[in-house]
Amino acid sequence: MPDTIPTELEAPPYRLRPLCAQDAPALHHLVNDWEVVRMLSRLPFPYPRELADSWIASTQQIQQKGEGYHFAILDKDGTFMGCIGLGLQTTGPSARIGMLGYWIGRPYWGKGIATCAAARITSWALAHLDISSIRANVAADNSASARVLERIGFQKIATGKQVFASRGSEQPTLIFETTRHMQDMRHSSAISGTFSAPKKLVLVSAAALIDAKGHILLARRPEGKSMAGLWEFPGGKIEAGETPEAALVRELHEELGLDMSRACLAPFTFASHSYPTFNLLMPLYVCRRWQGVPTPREGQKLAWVPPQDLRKYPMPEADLPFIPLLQALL
Ligand SMILES: Nc1nc2c([nH]c(=O)n2[C@H]2C[C@H](O)[C@@H](COP(=O)(O)OP(=O)(O)OP(=O)(O)O)O2)c(=O)[nH]1
Ligand SMILES: [Mg+2]
Repeated sequence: MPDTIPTELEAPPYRLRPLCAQDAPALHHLVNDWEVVRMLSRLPFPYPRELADSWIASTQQIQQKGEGYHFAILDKDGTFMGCIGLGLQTTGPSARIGMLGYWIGRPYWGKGIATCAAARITSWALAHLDISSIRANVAADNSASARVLERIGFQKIATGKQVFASRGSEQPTLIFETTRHMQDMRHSSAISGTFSAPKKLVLVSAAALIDAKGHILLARRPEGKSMAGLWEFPGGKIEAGETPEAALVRELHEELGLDMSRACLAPFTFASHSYPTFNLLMPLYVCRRWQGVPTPREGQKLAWVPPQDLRKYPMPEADLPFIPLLQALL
């Protein structure tokens, strides 16, 4: 579930807001157009007016259940221009992916509206929903839509086939995907500037675990996470209502199977760092007493590192100021 159900997402110069019953006439007017409907797999043509009402009502139920989020795409004066939605699909015991779909009314084509809205939903969904990848199926002859996805960092991963209700036949499709990692990479590169959203503050609690030899435990971030492959101080994001100490006790248990008391965490320093897509505020605690043997529970690699060797391990940028401070401590 997201932190909060969005009431509205800014996608300057446009706005995205959950569909409401009042959108039905404008939605029907724009979608009941062969050039629009023929690219959408589930919609019939002609598109009956009542279907607009029942579709909008169903999106509200889907959103309440946390199974998907559907938005009207509005101009700055509130004009309805199209729809965009993200459905959540379960792919494994605890794995879910987002399925992205959108359409723009014909009078509004060629203005980059779909690109803008799809970029906004993608960044919102990866930041707020419990998913690490988003897919989109596109009719093979929908080159405009394929270009939208490529522009915002999706890659074609497969071809498929799907029945298109509008065309009354099975059509070849292209399957596109993006992951949090691909979006991280894209946002870190210079070309990302055009779609940058306001940065959010991410609170993370981390620990320098120090053993009897004065070595420090580093963990290598596993594939699939942002900054995969970099060596970090174990820890993680502080959840709503948690203290930094409670978050760290929880994270060290979840990630390493360790048990410790909050009293064993000594505040040491903090990192305040602006990443391309978020601002990080991260207290670092020093800890010398715990129960258990650190065991990687999330596929991460572990290393006990003598302080003088810390620079040999590539770390997230935010951590670099910790190195001289830890070397001075030890
Ligand atoms: N734990 C940790 N995170 C760091 C360090 N340096 C640094 O920039 N970060 C960033 C990486 C991430 O953007 C964020 C922490 O995220 P995380 O992936 O550890 O969060 P988490 O354990 O809660 O994992 P998840 O549930 O979000 O997958 O802080 C560090 O030394 N330790
Ligand atoms: Mg973590």
